[in-house]
Amino acid sequence: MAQTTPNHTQTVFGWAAHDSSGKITPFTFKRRENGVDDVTIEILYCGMCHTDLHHVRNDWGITMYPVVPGHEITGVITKVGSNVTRFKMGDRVGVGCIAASCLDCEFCKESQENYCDKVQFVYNGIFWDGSITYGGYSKMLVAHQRFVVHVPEKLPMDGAAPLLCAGITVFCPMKDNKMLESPGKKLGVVGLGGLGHVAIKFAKAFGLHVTVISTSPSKEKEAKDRLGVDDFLLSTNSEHMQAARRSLDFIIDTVSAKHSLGPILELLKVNGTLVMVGAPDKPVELPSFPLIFGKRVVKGSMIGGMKETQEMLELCAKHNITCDVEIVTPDKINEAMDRLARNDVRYRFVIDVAGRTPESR
Ligand SMILES: NC(=O)c1ccc[n+]([C@@H]2O[C@H](COP(=O)([O-])OP(=O)(O)OC[C@H]3O[C@@H](n4cnc5c(N)ncnc54)[C@H](O)[C@@H]3O)[C@@H](O)[C@H]2O)c1
Ligand SMILES: [Zn+2]
Ligand SMILES: [Zn+2]
Repeated sequence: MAQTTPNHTQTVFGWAAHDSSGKITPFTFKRRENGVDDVTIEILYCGMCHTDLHHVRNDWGITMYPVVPGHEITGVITKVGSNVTRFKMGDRVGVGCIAASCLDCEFCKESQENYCDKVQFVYNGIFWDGSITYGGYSKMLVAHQRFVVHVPEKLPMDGAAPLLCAGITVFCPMKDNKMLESPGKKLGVVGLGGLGHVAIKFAKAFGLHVTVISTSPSKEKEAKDRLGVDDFLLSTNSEHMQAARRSLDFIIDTVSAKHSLGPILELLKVNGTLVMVGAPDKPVELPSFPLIFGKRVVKGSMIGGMKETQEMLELCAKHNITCDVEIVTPDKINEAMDRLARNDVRYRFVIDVAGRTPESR
């Protein structure tokens, strides 16, 4: 059913899933008029996050169909509201996961909108006017200026798109836990997909030693040659895992499926920290012994605030950090989703929404 909210008068072309089969088909819907605090964005590229896959298949049981996924959006401003001062027509911008927050709580006041109790997401959320939000698998977006960032000139719009979710999701815990000011310290990255590969890029830019912990032996060579990973541990090889006990200072766990944290925690030094950013639909196993024997910490982190998102993009421009992307045309979204489900991605699919990439024309 398409949007029925009264001021939603703009017809937009996009792609939606309609049930838990997750099959995505062309979908025409309405967006709100551009309000005084809004900008309208012609979407150029949209990354395909594993969260999109969780949503289209209703893994978390929260999907409101039809769902237009997509929260790694880059595009160009085509309209600005009268209160908008930070943006002008033609600006290169990005939109991530957040569509709205209360703007008034302690978290919003510190630009930690991601932790606002009233946060609403760019898709499968409920906007201030009561409408269900539709994401970036679409030609055009109307966004409140607060939730839009500038994409620095140095960053390509396709390679920058996944930074809006994958990038900020790993950047924030790395910053919070002082990983970016600890050159020489050892970071483990569990799961080498969209989030994992950006974590490696930040880590290498800030001088960390990086170990990938993966179930896929086929990823080792590429991880070392292409991403400069220092060590690669096959989590299914218990001898290797045993030999690496107590060797890591930090771990970022990006795994999208249920798994046990026990063997992974053993890799941490005493006092080491594991940050969980992956969001499996079933609880992960968290045995107490590796926790208590090593005084280890397990914590979570969700995306990032708007100020930090802008800061992250500037840092990426400075350190030449962009995502390794495989561009897909909209008619190949289902194929890409299937490959994402099979962990067959190096390292992020990005939809060429506007048909700007020469080979997709
Ligand atoms: N915390 C946040 O704010 C946040 C933001 C974005 C995504 N996420 C979540 O993070 C997870 C990863 O997202 P992504 O886009 O990087 O996904 P992805 O599919 O690109 O990468 C996931 C990686 O996990 C690995 N993996 C899958 N099942 C595994 C298993 N059983 N054991 C070991 N490894 C396994 C895959 O090989 C893959 O490399 C998803 O659950 C997503 O919803 C969380
Ligand atoms: Zn995401
Ligand atoms: Zn708030």
